[in-house]
Amino acid sequence: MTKTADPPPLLEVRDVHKTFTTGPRAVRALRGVSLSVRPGEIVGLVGESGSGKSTVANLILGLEHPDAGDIRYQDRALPDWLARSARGYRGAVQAVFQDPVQAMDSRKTIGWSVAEPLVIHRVARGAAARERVADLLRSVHLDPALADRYPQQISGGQAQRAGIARALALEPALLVCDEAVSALDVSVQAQILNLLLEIQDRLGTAMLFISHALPVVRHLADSMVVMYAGTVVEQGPTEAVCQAARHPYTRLLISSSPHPAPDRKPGRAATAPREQMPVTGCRFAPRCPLAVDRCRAEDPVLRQVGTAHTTACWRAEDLATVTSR
Ligand SMILES: Nc1ncnc2c1ncn2[C@@H]1O[C@H](COP(=O)(O)OP(=O)(O)OP(=O)(O)O)[C@@H](O)[C@H]1O
Repeated sequence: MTKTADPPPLLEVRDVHKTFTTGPRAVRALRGVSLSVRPGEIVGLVGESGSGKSTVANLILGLEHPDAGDIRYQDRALPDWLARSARGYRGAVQAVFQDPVQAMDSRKTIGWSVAEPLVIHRVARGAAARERVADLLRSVHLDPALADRYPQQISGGQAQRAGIARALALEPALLVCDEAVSALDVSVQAQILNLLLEIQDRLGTAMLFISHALPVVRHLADSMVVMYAGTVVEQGPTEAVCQAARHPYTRLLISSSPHPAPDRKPGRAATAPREQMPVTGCRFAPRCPLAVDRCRAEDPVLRQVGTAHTTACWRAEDLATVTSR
């Protein structure tokens, strides 16, 4: 409705496919995934283990390449960015990973790790870099004195803050956060989530926030994308999806989530055995209480069920009569 008023997407993932082949085994990790992130928007990507979330992240970060489909940043294709201005792209799109200690060099100080992108991108060095590191550490509410410590000498929460400071060093427009709070205690998770919200507010940084935990995504994201077995099954504004989910899988994630604290891992408990995955029809059908013959025969396509809210379920209208929370 207000399409013309919306800013163009910063990032677009369009109908992306990815199969991993290891020996005789082929895993279709992504089967036509599309999503977009607008400037300053936090998009949550949620789904259980193995649904393909990290593959989406790795494709966006240029660590893997799609078999088909496009990834576009500022309306320019990713291969073009990587061929002509890889540095510009890597500065603009930064990552925050699950294990910040592993993401940093254990032989180098926190200050060195936070400064590294500045030095590589020739933004600052020497005293200027040290000053910028102190500012960055302050901006994530860390004492600048921590710059002299090593990753293994600080707490998990402090390390993740340092990881975020490092990711912010080049003033990215987009942060790809892959399970960025999953390894942290619940109270620390909440602090990091609030820090990310503060960063969005203060710097206007957009984020693709990946998590298997729906409550975490709900706390943070403006809009959310629900993935199941390599496909997007539902997407839309976060509260519209959470309050009126139209896909039984989204309903399952909501009902198996603790409320409101993001401390359990419902996705992991709900993982489907691979051998049960059907080849045709809806991949969720074997687990779906509402599945009918059509679900087993025909792939559901994403269709609109509300303003900017889409779902890929043949039974979406029947679910509309049952409220979620
Ligand atoms: N490099 C790879 N080689 C082979 N298979 C892979 C590779 N990367 C991912 N896969 C497979 O692709 C599927 C999707 O994996 P992916 O890591 O993207 O899921 P995920 O939703 O991020 O799960 P998790 O939270 O457990 O990482 C899984 O079956 C996984 O085993």
